[in-house]
Parts: sequence; C-alpha cells; structure tokens
Amino acid sequence: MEFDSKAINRLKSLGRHFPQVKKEEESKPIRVTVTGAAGQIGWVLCFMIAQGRMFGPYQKVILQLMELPAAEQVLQGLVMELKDCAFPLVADIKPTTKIEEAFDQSDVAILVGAKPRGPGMERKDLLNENAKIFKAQGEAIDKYSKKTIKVLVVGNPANTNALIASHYAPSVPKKNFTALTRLDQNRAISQLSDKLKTPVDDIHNIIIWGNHSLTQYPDVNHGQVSVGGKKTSIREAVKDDKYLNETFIPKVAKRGAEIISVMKKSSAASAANAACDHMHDWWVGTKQGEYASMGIISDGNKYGVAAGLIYSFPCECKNGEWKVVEGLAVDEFSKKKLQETEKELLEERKMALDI
Ligand SMILES: NC(=O)c1ccc[n+]([C@@H]2O[C@H](COP(=O)([O-])OP(=O)(O)OC[C@H]3O[C@@H](n4cnc5c(N)ncnc54)[C@H](O)[C@@H]3O)[C@@H](O)[C@H]2O)c1
Ligand SMILES: O=C(O)C[C@H](O)C(=O)O
Repeated sequence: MEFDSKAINRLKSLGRHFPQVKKEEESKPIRVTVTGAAGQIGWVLCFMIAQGRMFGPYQKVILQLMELPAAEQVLQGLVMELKDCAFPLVADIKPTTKIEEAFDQSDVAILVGAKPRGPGMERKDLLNENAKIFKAQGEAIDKYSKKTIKVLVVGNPANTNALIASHYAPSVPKKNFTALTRLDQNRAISQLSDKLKTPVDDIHNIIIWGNHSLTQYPDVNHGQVSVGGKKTSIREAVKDDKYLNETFIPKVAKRGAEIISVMKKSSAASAANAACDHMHDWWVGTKQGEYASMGIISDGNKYGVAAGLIYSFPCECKNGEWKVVEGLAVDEFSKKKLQETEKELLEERKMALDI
C-alpha cells in the first residue's frame, strides 16, 4: 500500500483531516457538476475543488461547469484560468450551458446557480424566482446523473430548493439531497473562538438546527472547548448565558445579512469554503466524535421534526453516508427553537407547492 504523506500533511495543515487512503483506490476521476460556476461563489469553489479541498489529495475530478448563456464568456475565462493552474487533480473540464451535459453521469452536484438576495430581503423571498431552477435541475439529475449522486444545494432558500430538486428526481434516494448550513456552523465556531480567545479547532460540536435562515438555531448546549487537553462545556467556559442566548444566536443567524450590508453582495469565499467542508465530511467521513450540521431529509422520527422537510441536524458521516446524531437532550428553550424553524420550513414547503 502506498501513501503520500506529504499530500496528506499539506491538507492537514489547512485544518482538514484526510484518512490515509490507498492512492490507486482514488485514481478514477469523479464527475462533479457545479452550477453557477462563473458566479461569485462558483468561481472560488472551482479552484477549491481543483486543489483537493473537497475530495482529498488524490481524488481526480472532471469538472462539469454549468452557466447561463449570458455568463458563457466569463465561464470561458474561468476554464482558461483553471487550465493555467495545471492542477494535477483536474482530469478534464467541461463548460456548458446545456443542462443535459452539465448533469451527465454526475457523481456529485453542487447547485450554486441561483439569484442571491439583496439588502432588506429574506432568503425565502427568492423562492419565486429560484424554485424553477431547482425543478429543472432535479429533473435533469433524475434523467442524466448517476443514481448514487450526492447533491449539495447552496442556492437560496437552500433547504427548500433541495426539497424541490429531490421532489423532481424521484429515481434518486431522498437521502442524496442535502442543503448547506455548514456556513452557519463555521460562523458560530468563529464567534465562540473570538469570545473565548481560543483557536477554532479547539471548539467542537456546535450544532445548527433547521433552516438556513433567520429562524435557524445555533445550539451550543452539546458543544465543548478543549483547554489543555481537557474538554469543558461551552456554557461552562463562556459563563454568560445571556450572551449565548441573546447575542450569539442572532449574531450567527443574521451574519449573512450583515455581510450583505457591508459588502453590498452576499458571502462568497466563506460559502464556497463551507460547501467544501460539507461535501468533504460526507465524502471522506467526519472525525471521530465530531458533528457536522447538514440540511438532510427528515424521516419524522428525529427530535420531533416533521417528515419530508430538509432540516439541518447534527450528523456523523462514514463510508459516504450521513447519520443523524440521536439521543441529545433538548431543553425547553431548544425545543421552542427547533419548532420555530420547523414551522418556517413547513411554510416554505407550502409556498413551493403553490408555486
Ligand atoms: N447556503 C448558503 O450558505 C449560501 C451562502 C451564500 C450564498 N448562497 C446563495 O447561493 C446563490 C449564489 O450566490 P452567488 O453570490 O454566487 O450569486 P451570483 O449571482 O454571483 O452567481 C450566481 C450564478 O449562477 C448563474 N445561474 C443562475 N441561474 C442558473 C441556472 N439555472 N443554471 C446555471 N447557472 C445559473 C448566474 O449566471 C450566476 O453566474 C444565491 O442564491 C445565494 O443566496 C447560499
Ligand atoms: O445571506 C445570504 O443571503 C447569503 C447566504 O445565505 C449567507 O448566509 O451568507
């Protein structure tokens, strides 16, 4: 068995874990679709994938990059730049404006292409315009992609768009459709790291429940911080419940809007980074004992959440499959929060059905 420890160490130094894998096992390229590739998130994301940030240091990729005809020239420029990087992991690049080519035999699809919100909007205000994109892409996945495809929806409102795509791809298991809430988890960790003056990788198991929206619930009750090799609960370490309940939660939930008000456009690099984290953990596996927040299909048997919603739960991943972490205690405050975000997702589902 041959390992390339240099490649693994390089990626480990970026704070990611990559189990040692046999080189030959990962030598066959996988087909990765990125929609909206020439947009602000898509652009950054393509370089991250090409560098191995999503699938690890050996996994070769065929990038199937989709754009609207209006962005075809920018897409052409993106391909030129990707080529000029001479990335060893990129086996081929297929730019296209045709949906059947974009989703042809895809192993993975990152659905970014959608309209972003502007100042003063909520993400669900985008449903009217974006729902049709995810209907068409769900149908294309059903028709052209592998049945084992792993789908990550980034375009907002991400949870409900994932539900729409899945609905229109009945031949693909519902567990294969997920939505991005990892950006919220990363934001939460970063806030706590600032508060505790602790490195981010000393903070563990912060959970995002529910919708990628204002009603999301960033939950610290199962989180810990490692200090000198000893794990302490976040509440004990912060010693300020008022801050945790009244400042931290809205700070995380409103971070997207805060970025928009400062930059006049929505987050891009941090969203691409979170998409890599999400798919990386799903593909490679979560670290032992670490939770990853993922918007996944609710089966109606976990934490009282209605069946059939794409709801963010704490997950552990192994062998390419996610599993909801079960048995976590939910106090009255948390229960209310879980229900509030569930209610919004039920409303969004109704809006989507009406559309
Ligand atoms: N879930 C999250 O955490 C998260 C974070 C940030 C942004 N977002 C969302 O991601 C989406 C993209 O954001 P952005 O900043 O990259 O926007 P952007 O406008 O910069 O890029 C979107 C790109 O998608 C393309 N596009 C639109 N419809 C398409 C279609 N049907 N097929 C293929 N391409 C299509 C556009 O031509 C454009 O290039 C938005 O909906 C935004 O709200 C989600
Ligand atoms: O806030 C937005 O509209 C973009 C994205 O969902 C974010 O959280 O940054």
